[in-house]
Amino acid sequence: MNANAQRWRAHAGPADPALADAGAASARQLFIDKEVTVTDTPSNALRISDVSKHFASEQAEGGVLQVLAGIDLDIPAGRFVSIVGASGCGKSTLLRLVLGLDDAYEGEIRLDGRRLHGTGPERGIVFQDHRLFPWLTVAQNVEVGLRNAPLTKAEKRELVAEHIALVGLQGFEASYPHQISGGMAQRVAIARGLVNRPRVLLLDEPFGALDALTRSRLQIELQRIWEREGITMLLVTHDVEEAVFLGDEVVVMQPHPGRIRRIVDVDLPHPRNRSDPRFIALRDDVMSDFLDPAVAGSDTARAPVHARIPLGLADVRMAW
Ligand SMILES: Nc1ncnc2c1ncn2[C@@H]1O[C@H](COP(=O)(O)OP(=O)(O)OP(=O)(O)O)[C@@H](O)[C@H]1O
Repeated sequence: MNANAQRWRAHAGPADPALADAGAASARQLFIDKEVTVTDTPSNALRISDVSKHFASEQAEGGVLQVLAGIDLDIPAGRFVSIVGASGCGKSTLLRLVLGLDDAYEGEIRLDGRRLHGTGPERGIVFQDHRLFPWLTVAQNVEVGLRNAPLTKAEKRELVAEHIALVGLQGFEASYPHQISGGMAQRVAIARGLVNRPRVLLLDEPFGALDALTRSRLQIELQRIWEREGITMLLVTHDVEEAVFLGDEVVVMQPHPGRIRRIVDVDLPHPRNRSDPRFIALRDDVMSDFLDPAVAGSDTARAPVHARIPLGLADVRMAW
């Protein structure tokens, strides 16, 4: 990899800390989002402090709907954090705030000590629907993630090829989205989210639209990528088993307004064995929260999400 591409990697948070040191000064100068201000010493963490969010809403009392209340999360670099909670408890809203799509909130969000405003290349996103451009090939869709990167065409090609390999899609570079499966399209979306080498990858129900087998394969793939790349990951999911399979910790939210009920540490080595009694116990522990109406919520417009309920009702499927 040439010097410019190395510097780009260094900017965004390289797997190799030596690259970060080598490129840090120029990276800050070149790539730090102009809207990001350094007001703190770097802490190598995503820090969400006392974040609350309100929306104007005609349906809400007083015309204002509080969606998030006092969210505090301190996420060390390289950690995998899963967020679960009933539909409507504000999970996607929280991700949007971290991504910088919406700056109208109370509290603050910092990354490596820098207060975040607006979007920036140090944060990548993968949505439930892959959002690929149908008129672009797999390689071109991944390259979209580098659209603002000050790299040459050849450097971009190099990074794109590297990330297509990372998600196991060599040979499909020239395919169009309609020529690949849903699981492959989601791999492309992951490659696009990672191609900038972000410090944090935000994942909003990334496997929610996939069949169970593909979903389980991609969970294993994502875990492998996370271990290899060492990127902080913040995953929103309705699937408690997925949350426990991937997360170092599982944040359980409850609605009205959305807040953190508790954080469960998943102190099991990766890759996790879903039939390990300790895994099952943790999964069931998190699931048991959803038997509490305060967590399950009463949103009538709920998405049809499912989970297995423990307490002798194994495999009973409940929508919340
Ligand atoms: N732009 C908006 N204006 C008004 N209300 C909004 C807006 N965006 C979201 N909301 C409301 O905020 C609440 C939280 O929505 P959000 O999508 O963050 O929940 P969620 O936990 O991600 O739900 P799901 O699991 O179904 O995706 C919902 O009641 C939603 O209707």
